[in-house]
Amino acid sequence: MVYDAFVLLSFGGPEKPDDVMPFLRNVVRGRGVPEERLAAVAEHYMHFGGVSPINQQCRDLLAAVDADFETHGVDLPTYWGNRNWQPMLEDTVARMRDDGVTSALGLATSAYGGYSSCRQYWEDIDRARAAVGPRAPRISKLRQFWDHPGFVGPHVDAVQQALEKLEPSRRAGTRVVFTAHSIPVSMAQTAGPTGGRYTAQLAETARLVAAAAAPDLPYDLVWQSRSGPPQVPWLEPDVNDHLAALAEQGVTDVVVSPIGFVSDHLEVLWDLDNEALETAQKLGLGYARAATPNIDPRFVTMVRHLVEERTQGRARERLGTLPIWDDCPGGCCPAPQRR
Ligand SMILES: CC1=C(CCC(=O)O)c2cc3nc(cc4[nH]c(cc5[nH]c(cc1n2)c(C)c5CCC(=O)O)c(CCC(=O)O)c4C)C(CCC(=O)O)=C3C
Ligand SMILES: [Fe+2]
Repeated sequence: MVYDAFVLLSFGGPEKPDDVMPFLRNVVRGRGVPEERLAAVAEHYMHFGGVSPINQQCRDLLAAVDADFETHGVDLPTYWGNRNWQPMLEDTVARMRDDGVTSALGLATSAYGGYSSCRQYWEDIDRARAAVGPRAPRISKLRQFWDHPGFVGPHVDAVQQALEKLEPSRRAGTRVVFTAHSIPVSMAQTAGPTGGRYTAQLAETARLVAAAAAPDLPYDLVWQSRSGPPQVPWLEPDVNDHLAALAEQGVTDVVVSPIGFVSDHLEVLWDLDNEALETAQKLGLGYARAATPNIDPRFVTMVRHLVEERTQGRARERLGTLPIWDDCPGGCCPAPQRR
């Protein structure tokens, strides 16, 4: 297969106060998220002036990828389109068509399988191509990268740097707490061709990061940023409840590492740096939050290496053992029931 472009696929976020509600309505269309939850989340965005950092983080990543392609002779123009906010993928795909692109490789800003993290990006591609019509370029999504050294490595260093911010004499009472976005339990059960892929991949990433960053410390994997109606079960425990349980058990300090994410976007800045920090302070726990990859050079190089797996047969680099594939098996990670 010959490819003639690269496209970054992301979530999108508001860039001014007036964007916040229309953005949120795009995110939750048809999903039965209660109005109260939307209002609360709108407040989180307003706390940052109505600007999510995620779009700028995408611009920064794309610029870094572009520069790295240039340095290493990867001759692909780069594009970026979002699921929920401008630049919307539909508009990007139209621009790609106008530029004469016929077949692109796409990288989603999520390392994992599951509906929200993987299948929904395939749906975004299908919807955008259908909107653009017959001459829309084909887009093939690059593989999940949960155990790639270019993703794991930056998380390892970040956990070590966070540990250095804590009081060394209290290391014996320190716990590493990995977090990822909670999803409905039913979505977790149907993630991947045989189910459970999102949680299994996160458990693998947590194991790999912990083993390299702090083999002497115990660690846990917990969940953050729950959405949805209260009667629908989502993955638990929530990070805040978990911190309370740890304090109860005599843990003195925590490093919180959001391995579920590739950049320090709003779910990290609000749900961890604000809410979880406040929880830790109330409990008297020492607290340090580890960074996400953002534009760590190893992460940028990973993007090129994933492209080269598809264009030059570069060998897959990986640290884990779970099954891996380029094109997701049809029918895996089905969409949840619409309301
Ligand atoms: C698995 C997963 C990821 C990680 C994979 C990936 O990155 O793709 C992720 C990322 C993100 N989630 C984000 C924001 C939101 N997610 C929401 C709602 C939801 N997330 C879900 C799952 C995930 N979400 C689900 C199952 C829902 C319920 C509604 C639905 O089924 O769609 C809502 C609605 C309000 C609420 O929180 O209730 C918001 C505002 C932002 C942007 C942050 C910024 O602006 O900087 C990012 C990167
Ligand atoms: Fe989300």
